[in-house]
Amino acid sequence: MLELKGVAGGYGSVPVVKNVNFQVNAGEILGIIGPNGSGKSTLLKFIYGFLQPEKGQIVIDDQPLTSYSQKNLAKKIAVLPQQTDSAFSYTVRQVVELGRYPHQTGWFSSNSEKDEKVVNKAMNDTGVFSFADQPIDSLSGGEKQRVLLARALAQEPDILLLDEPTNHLDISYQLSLLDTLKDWTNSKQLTVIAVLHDLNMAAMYSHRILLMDQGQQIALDKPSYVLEKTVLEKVYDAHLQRKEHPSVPSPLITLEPSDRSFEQPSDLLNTLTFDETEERVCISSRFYWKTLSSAVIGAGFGWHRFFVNRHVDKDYDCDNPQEEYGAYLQNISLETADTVGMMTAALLKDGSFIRLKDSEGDVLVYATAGTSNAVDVSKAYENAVQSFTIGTINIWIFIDGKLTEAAYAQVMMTATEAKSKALLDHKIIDNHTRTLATGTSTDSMLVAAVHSGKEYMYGGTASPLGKKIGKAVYDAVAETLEKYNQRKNENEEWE
Ligand SMILES: Nc1ncnc2c1ncn2[C@@H]1O[C@H](COP(=O)(O)OP(=O)(O)OP(=O)(O)O)[C@@H](O)[C@H]1O
Repeated sequence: MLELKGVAGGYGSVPVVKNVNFQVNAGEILGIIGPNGSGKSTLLKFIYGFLQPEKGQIVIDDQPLTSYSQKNLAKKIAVLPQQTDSAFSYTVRQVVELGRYPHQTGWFSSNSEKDEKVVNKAMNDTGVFSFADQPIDSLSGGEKQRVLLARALAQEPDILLLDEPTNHLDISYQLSLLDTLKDWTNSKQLTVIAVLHDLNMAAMYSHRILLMDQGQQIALDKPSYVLEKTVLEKVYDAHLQRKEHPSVPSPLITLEPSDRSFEQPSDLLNTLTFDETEERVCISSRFYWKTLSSAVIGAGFGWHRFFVNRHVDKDYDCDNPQEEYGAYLQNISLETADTVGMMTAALLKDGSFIRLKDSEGDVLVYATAGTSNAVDVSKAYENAVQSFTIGTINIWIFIDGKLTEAAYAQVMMTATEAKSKALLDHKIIDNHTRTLATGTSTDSMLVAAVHSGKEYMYGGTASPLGKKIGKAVYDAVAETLEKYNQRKNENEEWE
């Protein structure tokens, strides 16, 4: 429906836009991204006929743009420009009514019933109806932006061009504006071309993204193909990371400061402090560790500097352990957001610390083990009723170094295998199946690494890091099981 063929041009003799080619279909949202001065606004100006390209052609519904009268073009295309200062103090309603101009005939034609209906709907959709009779000058930047969007919508265009539409909007209105646009592309087959600076908004809402740099079209494709780390770092001259959005299938770009003043000292394991009581083991650090865990508090990936293994009674039962544990941490003056918190019914004095340090690396493993809920994973499906009491083997792995996400996953795998081997060697039995157990039903694990120093790509058993973790976890779990068994044999108090 809209096509640009070899479009180039700018202001005077300098070509600001160079050879842009694309086609946008009805109902599509095309996001345009690129650094300041890359020609995004100039490109929009070509599309709404404000500037003439020096080369190439713009075609709308099979007709060259140049063949449209201004009024007919305004029925096709509406624009929400970057900056707009109105010279006159119109009311909000009057501004929105201006959008009906292309649909009216004669200079002084009054608004028809349809005009009024469309204007009211546009004001409703953009949330400005309540200011209808206020002068536009009396509104905030974000409110003005929404009035101008209402005016563009009142035009009932086929194509809506937006230049940084979310500029003055708070996050709620950014989302609501883009949600509304998406909705209109579905329900009215509206085509949207939007210049967006926020790469994540562009990724979430655009069907395709056009990346511009120095007037050139660098890429045009689905967000997940265009938003590549190396390309973006080069174009924007910035450090960034590409992740995946946690809840929608779209890339997530996060920025990194170029000043690395938060770098940590070497020998980080030596800076950990240990506080052990019967009730809890707390490891603290002055520095934040990047953690991956299945803990009650701080599960998933996060940044933490307090690590708490809390002893609870064997019949601990709570509907909302996160809330209960949060209150517990508050009581001992620890911030939940800074803490990884696990629970165990095992006696903490049976816990085991193993540190392996050599020229290849430095890791510390801490383990506690209660095995009353021991499970043979290959037969767990046979137990209709699974036990969720706090039996639990808790394993913490601290690594002095920087891990890739793949390495975090591999370290978890290596450590799980090492734990299972320790249980097999100690002939721990699943009480339901009477077969050898591979873990317990509520085991938890933490992998904590720093964000400086030695970089580990891998953590599997083929890697030096994996070998070290395999041994340290095996030894730590074995040692804690032996302490537990010893007391059990001595008929002391045990879990
Ligand atoms: N009216 C103008 N006269 C002369 N040069 C202009 C004019 N408007 C823009 N330019 C120049 O054209 C180039 C591209 O500007 P444009 O506004 O299209 O970039 P942009 O990608 O939209 O930038 P931004 O992200 O900062 O809005 C810049 O070098 C700018 O200085």
